[in-house]
Amino acid sequence: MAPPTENYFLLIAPLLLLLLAYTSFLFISGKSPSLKRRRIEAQTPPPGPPALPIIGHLHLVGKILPTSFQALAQRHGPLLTLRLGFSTCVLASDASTAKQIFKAHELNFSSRPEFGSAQYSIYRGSNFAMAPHGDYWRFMKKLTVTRLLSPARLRLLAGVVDDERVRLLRSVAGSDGKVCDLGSELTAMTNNVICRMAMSTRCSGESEEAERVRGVVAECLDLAGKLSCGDALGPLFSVLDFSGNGPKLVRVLTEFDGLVERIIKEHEEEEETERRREDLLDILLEIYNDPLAEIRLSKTDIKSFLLDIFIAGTDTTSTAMQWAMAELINHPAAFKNLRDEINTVVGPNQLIKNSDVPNLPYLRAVIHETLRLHPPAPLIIRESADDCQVNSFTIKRKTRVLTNVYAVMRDPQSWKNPDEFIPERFLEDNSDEKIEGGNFDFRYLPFGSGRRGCPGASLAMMVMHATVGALVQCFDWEVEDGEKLDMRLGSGFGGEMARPLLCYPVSRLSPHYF
Ligand code: HEM
Repeated sequence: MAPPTENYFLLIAPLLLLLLAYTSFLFISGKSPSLKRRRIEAQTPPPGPPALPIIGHLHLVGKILPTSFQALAQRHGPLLTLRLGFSTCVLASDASTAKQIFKAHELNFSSRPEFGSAQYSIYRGSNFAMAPHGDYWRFMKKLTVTRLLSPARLRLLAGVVDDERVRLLRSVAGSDGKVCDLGSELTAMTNNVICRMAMSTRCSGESEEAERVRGVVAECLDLAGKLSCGDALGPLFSVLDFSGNGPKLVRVLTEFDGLVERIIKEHEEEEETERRREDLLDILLEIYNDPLAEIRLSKTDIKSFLLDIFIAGTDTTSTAMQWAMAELINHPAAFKNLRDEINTVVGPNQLIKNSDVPNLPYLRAVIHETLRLHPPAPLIIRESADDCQVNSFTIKRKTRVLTNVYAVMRDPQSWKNPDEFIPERFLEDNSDEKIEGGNFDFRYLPFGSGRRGCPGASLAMMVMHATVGALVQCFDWEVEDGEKLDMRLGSGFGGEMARPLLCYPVSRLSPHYF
């Protein structure tokens, strides 16, 4: 793997002087993290590469975190301690270590840590996806799995997915023979699916309010990411926050709060007139009004939950579909196999439906293989509740543990030709059952695992199968000058493509079919 050309060391160089002064102060006042650690640690923590004073391992970390962490693991082992400035984490990078974290010590690793951005969150304490393991998280998870995203609700939502998919196909058909920003089209679609399912409003087209919800959520994500990177620079950096991102985040969250507050009010007024829509907000309001509910939800809890769903559900699903289409366009033989399968099973003159998916093994294999190579959430973050032994090393309580599922799912010990796009590998040995039954013994983890695993996986699969299948069925795809699409991974924590997915659709099915 090539060494990172641009790395965090360069990005933070101007701040090192300040950090030096801060560390000197800690040292003089006897609070040096390394001295303190030496005093309290009798057992051996996971090893790490040689570290520099103050910055620790920051100089070893490139801008693209999953590949950079993968390269470190290849050199130094599957369980590593990394010190990134003032923040320490343990990095797990193979299936057997992941199994220890997600299975053997599952309960111990069932919390997530708080990040630097949390102090600016107006929903602090109401957050679900990043909540510590406890009564509130347990209640919200049960509610999500048994009602909000239950199989019965997904069946009701299938109509919304179909409707938004048809809008997407019509919009793409509008670019027939011209360049199409397929990535933006897919993100608009997933936003609309989540917006309609959550509060019966669309994010593009008719409603300006909903369009703003979409913009605000994107800004929140961006600012929270920047603030959390600031974690590495220590508590002094958080207090000073030179970038002003903290107050910006408060402003954006307050705007989201106002928008959703108005949508809640509309729902409550319609509730009085008994015009029920039965979206997620209706269910949440029903629990809010239930005096016998196990936990009394506040309106802040409801707004925070909706924000979580937007953040966790939109870009992830869109990113996965972008990678799937890019792989298929770059692999004409796989594209043809999929087109032939759809033509045989569905027929040439009707649009693929969700009910066709059980009869389309190659389509399911394409989606599985895409998620293996390009997990939209490549770094899963947990926190230890107590000291525990993993691979004979001690992970202390309250340690942040990152499982690099990108590395796990490209590990040559676990996968043959791990960097190749080979959907056929998921046609062998009842792959679907193996995935459902135990994540291929922790070699396959795109949705995480255990009690903290993704509750939106079935919804995401439903959207991805129906949409990728239809895009292959309805269009041929060309790329500028017959080139291959650029498959580089973008920078940061996420799993997005580095470049926008621009390609040329050529309609082969009359829009009359959709
Ligand atoms: C391809 C699409 C998606 C991928 C790859 C994905 C992946 C993940 C991963 C890796 C986690 C962390 C799991 C762990 O810690 O073990 C997660 C958590 C979560 N996801 Fe997804 N996700 C996707 C779509 C969705 C959708 C559509 C929704 C909801 C509409 C959703 C809602 C959530 C929530 C609420 C959590 C936090 C669960 C908890 O902490 O208990 N995700 N997702």
